[in-house]
Amino acid sequence: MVLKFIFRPHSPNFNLLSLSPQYFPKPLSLPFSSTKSFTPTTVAATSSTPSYGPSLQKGYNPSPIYPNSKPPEETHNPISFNEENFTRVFDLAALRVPSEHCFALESRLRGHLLNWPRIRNIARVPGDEIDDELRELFDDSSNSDGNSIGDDDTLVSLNRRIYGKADGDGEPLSPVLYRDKLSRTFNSKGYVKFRNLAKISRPKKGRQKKKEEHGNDGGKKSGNDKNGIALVQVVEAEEEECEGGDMSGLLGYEFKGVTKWRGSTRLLLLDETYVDKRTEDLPAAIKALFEQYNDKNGPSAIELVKCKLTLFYNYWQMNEVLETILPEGMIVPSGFETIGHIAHLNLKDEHLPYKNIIAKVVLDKNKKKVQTVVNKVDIIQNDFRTMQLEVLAGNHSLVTTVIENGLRFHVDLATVYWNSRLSTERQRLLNYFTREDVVCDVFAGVGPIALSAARKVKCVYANDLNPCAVDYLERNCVLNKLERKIKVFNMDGRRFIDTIFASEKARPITQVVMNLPNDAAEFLDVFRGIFRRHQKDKEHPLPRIYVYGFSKAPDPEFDIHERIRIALSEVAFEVDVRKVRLVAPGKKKHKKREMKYGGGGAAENCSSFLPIGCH
Ligand SMILES: C[S@@+](CC[C@H](N)C(=O)[O-])C[C@H]1O[C@@H](n2cnc3c(N)ncnc32)[C@H](O)[C@@H]1O
Repeated sequence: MVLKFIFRPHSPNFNLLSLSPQYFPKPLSLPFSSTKSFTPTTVAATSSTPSYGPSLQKGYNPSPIYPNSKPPEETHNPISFNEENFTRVFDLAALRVPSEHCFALESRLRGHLLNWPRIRNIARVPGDEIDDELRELFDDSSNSDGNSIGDDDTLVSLNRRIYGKADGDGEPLSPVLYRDKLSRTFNSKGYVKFRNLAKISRPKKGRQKKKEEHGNDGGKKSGNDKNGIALVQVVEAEEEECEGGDMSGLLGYEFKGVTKWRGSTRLLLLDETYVDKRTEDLPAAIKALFEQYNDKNGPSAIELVKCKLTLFYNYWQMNEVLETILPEGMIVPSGFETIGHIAHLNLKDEHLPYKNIIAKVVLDKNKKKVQTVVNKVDIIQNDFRTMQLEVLAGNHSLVTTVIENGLRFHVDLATVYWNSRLSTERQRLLNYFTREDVVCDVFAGVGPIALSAARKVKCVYANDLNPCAVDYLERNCVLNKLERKIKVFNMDGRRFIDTIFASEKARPITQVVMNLPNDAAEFLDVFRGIFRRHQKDKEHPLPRIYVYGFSKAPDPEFDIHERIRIALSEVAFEVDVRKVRLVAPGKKKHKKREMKYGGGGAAENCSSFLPIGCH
């Protein structure tokens, strides 16, 4: 998994949770009136408010932010976190266009459209669709304006279909024939859409109530809604009381307010700067469109409408929400490391009062891949290199599955070491191995190096002192069907090296990996004896050793070199040090490779021998 933890200070701006209520009650003077259900409140905007595009500092919040006129005292308490505070409504202008032309018109007007991230320029609103079969009923060429609901004959015909009367004689059909006829008239999808046909006679009051109940979020299921991120509502359509022209009784509550029947339509959301413009003030490209469509398809084929775009909590990205929550000037944690389903934060002290809210936002905004959010409580300081983690949000399981370089690893972060940041390094290390190699992984953990090596080399001996790590290592071997190529050991690294090199049964080791950066260099002393024995018996080549180490020294290469020299004592060797990565300021992890050494430091030995690698 990718390591990403970026801190960036956010510019001073509006702070939702720490503002006192007097920042919110001022109603926004809307360019056009809104429905009763919206009691908009302004959102404090600052000089850093982006002039274009969606922002939590723009638009207005439709509901009072603190219903009790009291901001939460403990801002870090997740209970006080109210997603509704992040709802923003934006007034916009839109073109209502025939649905069949909407894509062509979208490309034609692209530069004049809203073009906001994650919001489609083409919006759907309730009642914008018409079933083909129904279209035929209303398709009345003799109708002069082409927009009204249709003539009497059309209504009679529709009435017959609804009430099960046969066309022509008007006799009621049998229930079977009636159903059959209905299903032919409205295909299954259409029937669902027009399910309210049966409720045509329901009194208006009930409908009104239901509509109110649905309220603002009732519309979430339609409009430009994608997983509840946004909703488009046409303002005029909602507000017009349409005497006699109300289609909601006929076609369902969604159709309430559709006064003019114009067939299937879509909204093209216009650039936010066009919100107050009248048709004649719009750019020439749009005016030309009106002229073109008015000529061809009658006066109302294209219409300028006012609408509201509501962006919900789900719309905003993690950093946008956090910028709003965290105090002015505080660095916003905008990245994290993921290990399987676990998001691993590394919060600074200043974030700790907000850790639960930060974790909730991380969880909410990464629902697909993150199920648990943890924070590192302390630096790693135990022998098994396990992290002390605090679960801040989501489920409390720290057992997860990581996929790295095509291999699956089961890991329990509470008991074993895992670091996704080393995946590239592990891959690079693999390049030094050939299919003839026999690899010895002294500090194998759950096996990321051992398993990837096992796919390439002849055989791997993998060891770890931590019994839990060894348990997972064995499981991972089976999980990846590599158990035949890996032999697992659970002992101290020094003893393991001694044992494996002394073993008659073990194959001659050609590569040794020592990934315990704090101490691995000091473990090298164990090779002194091995080398002495090798002097007598030169049957097999000495292995190359790859040692990882940290260094805070001004000259890390020299520092590492010295530590190896001290550990190996009289042994001559060649070291190739290379930087792996910066671990933390002042702490570099270095890789020394191709450290060649020979007994007694004699030059001739060197020529004949056998590389032991270090890195
Ligand atoms: C930095 S981790 C590396 C694990 C693995 N190579 C990886 O890349 O994920 C070091 C591992 O060495 C193990 N370890 C620590 N001291 C040890 C010792 N004396 N002998 C053997 N293993 C040890 C720890 O349990 C830990 O799993």
